Amino acid sequence: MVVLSVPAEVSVILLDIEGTTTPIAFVKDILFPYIKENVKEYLQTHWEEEECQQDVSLLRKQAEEDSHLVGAVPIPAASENGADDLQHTIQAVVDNVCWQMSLDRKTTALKQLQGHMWRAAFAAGRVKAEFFEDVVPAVRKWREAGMKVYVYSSGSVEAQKLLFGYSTEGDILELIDGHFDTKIGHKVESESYRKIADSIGCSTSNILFLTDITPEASAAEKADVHVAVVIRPGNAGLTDDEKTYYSLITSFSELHLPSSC
Ligand SMILES: CSCCC(=O)C(=O)COP(=O)(O)O
Ligand SMILES: [Mg+2]
Repeated sequence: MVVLSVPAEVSVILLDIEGTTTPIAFVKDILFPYIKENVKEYLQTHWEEEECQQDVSLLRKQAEEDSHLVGAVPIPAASENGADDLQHTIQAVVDNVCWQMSLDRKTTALKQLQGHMWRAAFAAGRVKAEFFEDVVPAVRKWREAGMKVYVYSSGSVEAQKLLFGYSTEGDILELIDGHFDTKIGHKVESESYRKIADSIGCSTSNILFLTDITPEASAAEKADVHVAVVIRPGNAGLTDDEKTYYSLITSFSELHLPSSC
């Protein structure tokens, strides 16, 4: 078995979700279709609620920022001109969400709405999160060895907690010391990793970040974070240069902690 030694200064393991702890297929074939199939009904049912209105405001603000992009879908300001006007606004939100999802955009606005929509599906047992089989045993082992384990995903913190709270392995939320999403910054920006280290109360060099996406690994590395790129079934391929440059693992069991034999 391939073994990757974790540097002695590492005391925090920071995990990406999609393509790292969890198959991309679970996100693309189960979570995302749920949004596309239910977004219109969700908006119609929850429109008057404050949380839904906040989600729509954030999406509208994002739509204004995106107005220069080809294919961008504007969301008109809600007026009080009756039911037809409301249906028109809801349809614009639906179209905007579908447009963003067609590009797999990771905007905070989209991710916030998705997290709120998945809540009902997870709580009702209609969806259970999937983790690669090596993930939970490895995380338990790291924690027994004194490591802290955090998650950093483009999925909202609320969505992350749903995944770990309602999984095929049961409620494993207690295995995670804390969660970060794009509210701290985007995953391809080095500053995000500095802010995460500040928030945890450690140095960036105390963190090992595991991700499937090389631009994320590169941003983390520029902030002095240790990185390993995770190869999983269904992930995008790496170039030969990337394969040579990055430390690669195909299972969390390949990580060897300094104290473990
Ligand atoms: C955390 S929940 C769903 C996954 C998701 O929406 C997503 O964008 C995953 O992004 P990641 O940063 O974990 O690759
Ligand atoms: Mg990922």
